[in-house]
Amino acid sequence: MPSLGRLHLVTDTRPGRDPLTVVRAALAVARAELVVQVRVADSATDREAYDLARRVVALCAGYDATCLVNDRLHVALAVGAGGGHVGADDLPVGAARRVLGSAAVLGATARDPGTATEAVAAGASYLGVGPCHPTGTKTGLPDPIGPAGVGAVAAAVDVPVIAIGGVTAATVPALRAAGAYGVAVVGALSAAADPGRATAELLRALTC
Ligand SMILES: Cc1ncc(COP(=O)(O)OP(=O)(O)O)c(N)n1
Ligand SMILES: Cc1ncsc1CCOP(=O)(O)O
Ligand SMILES: [Mg+2]
Repeated sequence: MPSLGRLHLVTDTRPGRDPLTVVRAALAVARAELVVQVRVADSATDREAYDLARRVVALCAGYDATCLVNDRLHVALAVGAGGGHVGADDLPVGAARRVLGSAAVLGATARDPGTATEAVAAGASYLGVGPCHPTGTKTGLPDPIGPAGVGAVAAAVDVPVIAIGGVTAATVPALRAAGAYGVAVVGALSAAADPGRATAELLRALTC
C-alpha cells in the first residue's frame, strides 16, 4: 500500500461549485502529496459519480496522486481508484475491505476510540475523524470533537488519523499536535479565491 498523502481534498459538488477546477489547481501544487476523495451528493446518480471519478482518476494519474471514492465502492472499482471511504451509513468496514481487496486504501469514519479500534481491526487503513470544528458543508453532524477528540482517537490506533470538519490552515497546527497525521477539507479549498494558494498554505501548515 503506498504511503498516504497528508492533504485530502474532498470534492464539493454542490450547485455553483466547480470540483474539477479545484482538483486541477490543488494537484498542480501538492502533486503526489494530495489525496482526492470523490464525494458526490447522496442524490447524485451512479453515472454522475462515475463520470466525475474517472476524470479525477485521470488527473491524479498525471501526478501519481491517490484518488479515493466516498461511499460508492463499486464506482471506486469501476474507475480504478486507489480505494474508498466509508462511514456509519455505508458498507461496514469489513465488507468494504472484502469489496476493495487487500491492496486498496480504505478509510473509515470514527469519532471515538472504540469505533476507531473496531474499524482498524476490520480493515481500515486510515481513519477520518471529526467533525473537529463547526462546518457548514455537511448537516446533521454531532458536536465538534476538537483537537482533544482527535487526540483520543490517534492515541488508540496505529493507522493515520485524518482530521475533518471546519479545517483551515490556521487550525492544522493544533490538530497535528494532537496526533492527526493529516487533514481532509472541502470548503478550505472549494471556497478559496485561489485554490492553488490555499493548497500551498495547507501543505505548509501540515509540514512545519
Ligand atoms: C476523510 C473523511 N472523513 C470522514 C468522512 C465522512 O464520511 P461519512 O461519515 O460516511 O459521511 P459522508 O462523507 O459519506 O457524508 C469523509 N467523507 N472523509
Ligand atoms: C464530509 C464531512 N464529514 C465530517 S465534516 C465533513 C465536511 C467537511 O467539510 P469542510 O472542510 O468544508 O468543513
Ligand atoms: Mg459515507
